[in-house]
Amino acid sequence: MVAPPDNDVLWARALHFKHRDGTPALSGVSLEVREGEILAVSGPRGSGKTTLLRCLSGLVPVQSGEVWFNSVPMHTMGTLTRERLRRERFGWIDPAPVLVPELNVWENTALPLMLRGTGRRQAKTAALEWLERLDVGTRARRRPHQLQQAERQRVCIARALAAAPSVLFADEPTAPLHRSDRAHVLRTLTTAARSHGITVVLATHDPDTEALADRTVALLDGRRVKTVHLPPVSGTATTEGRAACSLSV
Ligand SMILES: Nc1ncnc2c1ncn2[C@@H]1O[C@H](COP(=O)(O)OP(=O)(O)OP(=O)(O)O)[C@@H](O)[C@H]1O
Repeated sequence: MVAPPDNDVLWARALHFKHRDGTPALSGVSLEVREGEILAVSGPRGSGKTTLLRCLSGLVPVQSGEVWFNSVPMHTMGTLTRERLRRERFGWIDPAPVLVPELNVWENTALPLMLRGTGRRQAKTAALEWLERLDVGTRARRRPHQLQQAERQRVCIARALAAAPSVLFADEPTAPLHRSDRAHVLRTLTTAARSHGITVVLATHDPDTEALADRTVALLDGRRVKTVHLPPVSGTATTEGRAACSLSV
């Protein structure tokens, strides 16, 4: 086992993943994420973006290959150690908002901090600050069901940032937002991440989202590819309607 370079916060090698029903989701993906970097993972639906983020974040154990976080091997960790690492160092944003229905908005936002041992008052202050930045400060005392879907997603983003993770994994984080709101919310997320030194790994199939990242890693059918744009050639059955081909890297 060779340790990764020091300046990579995440370092993955030859990741393979198959779902329980045998569906292959990753076939030998390797990548590195530098400290403070905003990395977009792009690709069409079903290309393996979510599965890659789940493996990198320790949400699912690696079946084959290696994942290192700050030069510590995650692929050899037991479940409890991995869960503690995730709780203390990682944040996660799902493509649809997931909140605790019994808690109000600020309590939901403060929850990851309180689970880590931060006092209620300090956690509430941080939660309220981030809710303001995400333009949902006025909803702080409401329950999730009293909010619109797009507002609930803003709360999830505030919750992820309030906990000041080392790495934030965001899986299509602006999917439930109106198109006109997406750029603003994404800019808030990326600006906050940059100013707080949070590394971001962002799954997306939206070119506007990719444009806000420092670098993009493209996936297709569970493999890393580099997309080569070719002019469409009309009139042939095999090339009609295709503007790009992908080369494995
Ligand atoms: N729970 C599951 N059981 C079986 N196959 C799955 C499961 N989840 C995903 N898959 C399959 O694994 C492959 C990779 O899926 P994944 O969700 O990682 O891709 P994705 O790029 O994130 O797609 P999307 O943009 O639709 O979320 C796809 O073929 C998908 O159909």
